[in-house]
Amino acid sequence: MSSITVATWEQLASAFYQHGWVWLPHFLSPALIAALCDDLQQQQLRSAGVGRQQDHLQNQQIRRDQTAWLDGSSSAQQDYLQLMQQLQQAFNQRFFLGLFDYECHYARYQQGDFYQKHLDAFRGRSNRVLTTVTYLNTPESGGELVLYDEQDQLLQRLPPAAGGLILFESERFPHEVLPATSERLSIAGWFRRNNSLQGMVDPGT
Ligand SMILES: O=C(O)CCC(=O)C(=O)O
Ligand SMILES: [Fe+2]
Repeated sequence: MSSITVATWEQLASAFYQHGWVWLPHFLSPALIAALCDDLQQQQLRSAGVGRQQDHLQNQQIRRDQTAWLDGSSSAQQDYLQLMQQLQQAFNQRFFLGLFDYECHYARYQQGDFYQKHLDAFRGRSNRVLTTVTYLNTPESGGELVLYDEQDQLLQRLPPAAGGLILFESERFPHEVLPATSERLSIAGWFRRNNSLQGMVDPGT
């Protein structure tokens, strides 16, 4: 089980406060990375959907990864979810974000797989507040995460690295995954806020 020091939460929170996003290498311990990789191999990954009403063919133009939701049914998943719960508490204490829920899925990008530029949440239409992505392996090349600002200017090009965490405000930063040149493994997740959405459909995956 990874244990995160108070200093790490402080570092994470202050960078996030300044920029709305933060990259933290070595967020996951090598032991947790290994356990999650083993766990991922047990999962039935499926082609990811985008929204709920689009058809599969259309989705394939937008994203090609395969995903499986974490449900806490293994100790690796429980450890991961517990870590994210700590993150939730740390952020709620500092920012009063009212985060109440976290959902996440494993994602596997194989050679040529990508995810076109998108936002994870649309203002007023989703309760996704914070996006997290942690990486479970370090591909030699390809599969970079590219982050843009609100004016669509390039902010950062991040090569995925095992154990790293990227955290960003879901509504603010368009981003894309460039084509993978070899297997790329990650966990993408979203903290949600309970802002009354009666009758509205969450546009998430
Ligand atoms: O894997 C990544 O780096 C980002 C994935 C992503 O943008 C998503 O699943 O919404
Ligand atoms: Fe995304």
